[in-house]
Amino acid sequence: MRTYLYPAQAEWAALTQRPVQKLDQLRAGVQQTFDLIQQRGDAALIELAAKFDKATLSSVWVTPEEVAAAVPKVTEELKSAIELAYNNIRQFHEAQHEPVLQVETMPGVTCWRKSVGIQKVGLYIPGGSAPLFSTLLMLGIPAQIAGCRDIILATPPSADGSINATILYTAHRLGITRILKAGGAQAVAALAFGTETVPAVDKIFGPGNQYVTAAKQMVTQVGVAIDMPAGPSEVLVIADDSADPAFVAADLLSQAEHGPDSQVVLVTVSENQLQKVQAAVAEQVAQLPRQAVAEQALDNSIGVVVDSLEEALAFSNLYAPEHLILSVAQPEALAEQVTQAGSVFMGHFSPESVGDYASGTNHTLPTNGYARNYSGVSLDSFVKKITFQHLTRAGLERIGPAVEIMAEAEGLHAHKHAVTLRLGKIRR
Ligand SMILES: NC(=O)c1ccc[n+]([C@@H]2O[C@H](COP(=O)([O-])OP(=O)(O)OC[C@H]3O[C@@H](n4cnc5c(N)ncnc54)[C@H](O)[C@@H]3O)[C@@H](O)[C@H]2O)c1
Ligand SMILES: N[C@H](CO)Cc1c[nH]c[nH+]1
Ligand SMILES: [Zn+2]
Repeated sequence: MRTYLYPAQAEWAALTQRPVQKLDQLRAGVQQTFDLIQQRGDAALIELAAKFDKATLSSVWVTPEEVAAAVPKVTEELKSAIELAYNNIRQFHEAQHEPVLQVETMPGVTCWRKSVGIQKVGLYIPGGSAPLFSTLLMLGIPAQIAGCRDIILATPPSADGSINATILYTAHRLGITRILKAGGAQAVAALAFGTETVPAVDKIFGPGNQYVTAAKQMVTQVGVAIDMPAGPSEVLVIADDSADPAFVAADLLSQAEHGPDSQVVLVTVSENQLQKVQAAVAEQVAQLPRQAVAEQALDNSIGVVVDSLEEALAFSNLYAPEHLILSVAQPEALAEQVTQAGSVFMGHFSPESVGDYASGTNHTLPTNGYARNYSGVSLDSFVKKITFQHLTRAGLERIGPAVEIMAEAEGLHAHKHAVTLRLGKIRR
C-alpha cells in the first residue's frame, strides 16, 4: 500500500486513478470474442470455455440432472444462511416497489406511470476466482419481484465442466432453470447477440472482471442495455482515532481478496492510525488463504492522511468508491455529506461483508469511479417505467388549444390536426 501524507488537493485526482485497464485497451480482444460468437455461436462458446476456463463441454447448458445432483451437496447450515440473506434482500427490494400514482394535471387530463418488468434479462454470475452465489441472490431476487419473464443465468464452468453446486442450488431456490456454462466476454456476447440455443436478451446484469465489464459496455452500442459497469471490487475506509485498526484492516482485506485488480483505500486523519492499520493489514494478510491475490491488490492500493474528516469525505467524494465505510465515532453527520458512493457502511459495527451477503442492500455496485453517475442494482434496474394518460372530452377541450398553438409554432401541422379534428367533432 503506497502512502501519502497530507497530499495537496491538486494531487488528489491522480491518487484516485484505478489500476484496471482502460476500455480502449481491452476493446480489440473483446471484439474478437464477439466476432467468434456471432459467426459460430455455441461452438465458439465451447471453444472459448476450453481456452479460458480449461473446461471441455459437450453442451453449453446445465441439465436438470446436474441441478438435482447439486442440491444435496449444499449443507443445511449454508442453506439456512442463504435463506436469511434471501429474506433480507427480498424485503429490501420489495419495499422499492413504487405505487402507481395518478395525477390529474388539469380537469379531465389524467397521467400515471407504471413499472413493468424488462421481459428478457441475462444475469452474469462471476465464477473465475470465486463462485459468487451471493450475486445470484442480488440479481435473481429483484428480477423476480420485477416480473421479468425470461431469465437466463450465465456463469463460467470449472475445469471439469461443472458449475459450482451452491450456484446451482441458489438458482434452484430462485426457480431459475436456464443456466449457461459461459464466462467472460463470450458470455456477454452470447446473451447480447444470441446463438442457435441462447436467446438474445434485452438487458444484461451483473458484475465481473475487466473483460466482462468491457464487454458489457461494448454491447450497449448494439442496443442491449446493461445495469452499469460493475468491475473489480473496491472499498474506501475513512477511519478516525476511534476506529479499531484490526477492524479497518479486515474491511480493507475483504475487498482486496476479490482479485489482483481490486483496490482498497484508507483515509485517516492521523499518521498514527495509518501505521496501526498498516501493521494490522500485514498481520492479517499473512493468515489469508487468498494472501497472494490480496497482496497484489494491496500493491495497487493507497493510504492517505488528511487534515480533517471533512477533507477525508471530500477525497472520498472525488474517488467515488463502490463501497464507503465510515469507521468514525459520529458517522451520521459525515454520511450526510456523501455525494458519490455505491453503498455506505456506517460506524464500527457495519462491516462491508454484511452488504456483500445478507443485510438486504444490493452488492452489485458501480466501480472505477462510475458511482459518479450510476446507482447500484435495485428493483428499478429490472423495470421500465411506462407512462399513461387518459383524457376525457372535456379534458381535450381544455388542453387542446394550447397544443394547437405549440404545434403550429413548431411548424408541425399534422400534430395540430390530430387535435383540431377532435375539437371540431366535440364542438359540433
Ligand atoms: N462491482 C461489483 O458489484 C462486484 C460484485 C462482485 C464481484 N465483483 C468483481 O467481479 C470480478 C470477478 O472476476 P473473476 O475473474 O473472478 O470472474 P469472472 O466470472 O468475472 O471472469 C471469469 C472469466 O473471465 C474470462 N477471462 C479470464 N482471463 C481472461 C483473459 N486473459 N482474456 C479474456 N478473458 C479472460 C474467462 O472467460 C473467465 O470465464 C472480481 O473482479 C470482483 O471484484 C464486482
Ligand atoms: N464485494 C463484492 C462487490 O464488489 C460482492 C461480493 C460477493 N461475494 C463477496 N463479495
Ligand atoms: Zn466482497
